[in-house]
Amino acid sequence: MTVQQPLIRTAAPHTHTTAPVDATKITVRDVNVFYGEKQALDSVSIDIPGKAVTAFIGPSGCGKSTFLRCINRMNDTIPGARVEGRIEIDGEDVNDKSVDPVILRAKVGMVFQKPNPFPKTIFENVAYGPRIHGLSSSKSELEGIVEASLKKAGLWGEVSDRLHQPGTGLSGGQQQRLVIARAIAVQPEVILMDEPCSALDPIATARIEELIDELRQQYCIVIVTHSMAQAARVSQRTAFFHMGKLIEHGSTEEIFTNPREPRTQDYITGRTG
Ligand SMILES: Nc1ncnc2c1ncn2[C@@H]1O[C@H](COP(=O)(O)OP(=O)(O)OP(=O)(O)O)[C@@H](O)[C@H]1O
Repeated sequence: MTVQQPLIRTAAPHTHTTAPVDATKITVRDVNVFYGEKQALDSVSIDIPGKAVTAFIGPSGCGKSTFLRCINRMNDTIPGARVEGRIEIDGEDVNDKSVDPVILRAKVGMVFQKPNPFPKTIFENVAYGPRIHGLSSSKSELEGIVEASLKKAGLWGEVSDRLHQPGTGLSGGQQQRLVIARAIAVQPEVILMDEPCSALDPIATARIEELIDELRQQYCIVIVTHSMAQAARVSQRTAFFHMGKLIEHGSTEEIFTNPREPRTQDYITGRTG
C-alpha cells in the first residue's frame, strides 16, 4: 500500500511518541452495545494501557462516546441501553454484580464536552466527592485534598483567593479544569474525557492539553476527540472506530503515519469524516 504523507503530524518524539507506555489497565473483550434494537458497538476488543493517553477517533456516530461510557458504566443510566462482553480494570470485571457503580465512577472519572461544575462554590465542587466518599477525617484534611486537587488540575494559582465564589463564575477553560480537579479529588485511576476541549477557545484548549500531558504520568487517560491534530498532540495510543467497529488501534505515531487499514488512512487524510 502506498502511504501518503499524513495531514496530521504527531508531536516531537520527546513529548510522547516513543515513550514506553505502561502495562494494560483496561482489558476489553467482545463488547457489543445496543440501544433498543439498534447495535451501536460491534465486538470491540482492546487493551488500554495505564499511565498513558489513548485517543478514540472516528466519524460522528461511530460509537466513540458509547464505548467510553461502557468503561464506567454510564450506559447503565441510559434507558434501553444494553452492554454485552467483558471490561476489566486491573483484572476486575466492571459489570460484576458486586461492583458499586458509584464507587466505580469515582475510580473512573469522567469529563464531558461542556464543563459541568455543580452550582456550588469552587471549594465545594472539589470537596463534595471526598466528603461523600469519606476520604477525609477532618476539615484541614479536606482543605488539603481540595488544594492538592486544584494544584494538580493547574487551577490553584487562579482560584486560591476566591475558593468560596461560585464555580460557575469561572471561564470555560477554568471550569473544565475545576471539573478535572473534582475528578482528581476522589483518587481516580482512570480519567475519561469526552471531547473535553470542544467548547473551549484555542488558548484554553492548549492549557487543557498541557494538563492532560501532565496527568498521564499518574492516570490512565482515555479521550474522545474530533480533532485529529489533538489526538496526535496528546495521545500515545490511538483507536480508530467506524460504524460501531474498532477498525484499528496502535501507537499514535503508527496510526497517523502508517495505518494498516485503508479506512483509517481515508479518515486521517480527510477523505472521509
Ligand atoms: N441514548 C441513545 N439512544 C439511542 N441511540 C443512541 C444513544 N446514544 C447514541 N446512540 C446511537 O449510537 C450510535 C453511536 O453514538 P455515539 O454517540 O457513541 O457516537 P460518537 O462516535 O461518539 O459520535 P459523535 O462523534 O457524534 O459524538 C449512533 O448511531 C447514535 O445515534
